[in-house]
Amino acid sequence: MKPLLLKGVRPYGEGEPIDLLIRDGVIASQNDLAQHGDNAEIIEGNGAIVLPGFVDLHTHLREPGREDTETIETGSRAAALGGYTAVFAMANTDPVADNAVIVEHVASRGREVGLVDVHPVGAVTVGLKGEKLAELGTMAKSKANVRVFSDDGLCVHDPLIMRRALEYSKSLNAVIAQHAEEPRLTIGAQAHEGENASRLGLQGWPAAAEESIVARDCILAKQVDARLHVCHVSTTGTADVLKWAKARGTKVSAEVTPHHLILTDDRLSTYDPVNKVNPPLRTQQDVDALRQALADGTIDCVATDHAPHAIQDKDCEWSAARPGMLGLQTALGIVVETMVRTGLLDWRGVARVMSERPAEIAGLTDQGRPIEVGEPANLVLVDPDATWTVNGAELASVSGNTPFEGMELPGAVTATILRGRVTALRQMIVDRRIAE
Ligand SMILES: NC(=O)N[C@@H](CC(=O)O)C(=O)O
Ligand SMILES: [Zn+2]
Ligand SMILES: [Zn+2]
Repeated sequence: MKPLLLKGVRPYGEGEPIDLLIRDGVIASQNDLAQHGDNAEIIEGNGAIVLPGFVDLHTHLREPGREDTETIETGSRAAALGGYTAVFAMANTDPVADNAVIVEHVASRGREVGLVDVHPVGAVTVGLKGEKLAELGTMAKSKANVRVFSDDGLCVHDPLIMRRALEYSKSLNAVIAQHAEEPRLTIGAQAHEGENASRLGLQGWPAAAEESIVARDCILAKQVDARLHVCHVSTTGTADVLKWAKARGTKVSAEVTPHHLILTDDRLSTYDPVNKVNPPLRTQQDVDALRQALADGTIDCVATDHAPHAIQDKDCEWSAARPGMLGLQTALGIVVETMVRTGLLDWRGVARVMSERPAEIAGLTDQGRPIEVGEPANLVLVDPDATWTVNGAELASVSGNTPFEGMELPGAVTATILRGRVTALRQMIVDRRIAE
């Protein structure tokens, strides 16, 4: 592979533009730059910001089972275009990723596509049924090397099963990622329990259904001294519980989705199911609290919860529609809009919440690394001044269910680099099979 020269780029958006040489998949020294800079392939940075490649702890790739809505290949393309160099593929596929065969298949298909590191998440319970623990150890020891387990889509609601899962995960040096939703409190739920749901006649999904599970799980995790990760935090109260749990030394981490950082249940008045998601869009007060919690570290990171759905599962009446929305290609724009433009995060902060913390939480040693000589070249180039308009039909996903249709977003990914190889360049996918 030819060396790659990033000309005129600004690590973390700081200081004057510099030239960065990448050789053999790692960031090379000034010496190497002098020696090999001349025969390198060049990307003109024009002052672009360079950050560690983004890591998404929460992606639904839908393969196996629903390849009509997304595949490992199309999801990988969306990820590369969104600036991601690693994604965690949730286990709620069909069949469920609750055994070594499935997780190894997902990992190997991800490697074959080669556009982003695809790490399978293993299910916590057999068939996501919440009754019997899946073989966490076998998945951990498999070639897929699973270190994140989740029944996402469903909550591990039985406290005894949750406690056992936490105990096992501790011995495997893994983390349990919980979809916090007390099922008894959300039977038939369609929207955030509040004024809008009442007015529109939609069954409510109370904040307490999330907060009570997060509180319970934090207490369990503390008791067994295991690591808990809270998926898609959506309420002010959850942020309060996390603050309390962290203060007493609980090994808990948490993520927030881009959509919960910007959208509210005011969107529901159109009855357009593109806005239906689990947990539901909440209030402006929650949005503000989530932004603050992300800025101050109470919430560790941003995760997309990229959830592609078929037209027939979205273009239907509200109650019949499936919850979930696309996220991989719009995440950066939403983070820039809600966190950078508001002054809540600088670019170092963006690197922290979109790359460094998620890599640490999942135990990845080759992602979310500092931009320094000798480090693996998993990088993203961002043009902070560019804007673009979201068009669902143009996104790389098979599905087009984006709630950001027609929105102008700030900040564009100009290049994504995985171990020194360009995977996306100015909105174009760079396919390894063509590039090499
Ligand atoms: N977020 C969603 O609304 N849907 C997700 C499941 C989940 O993340 O809970 C899906 O798989 O479609
Ligand atoms: Zn979920
Ligand atoms: Zn999810």
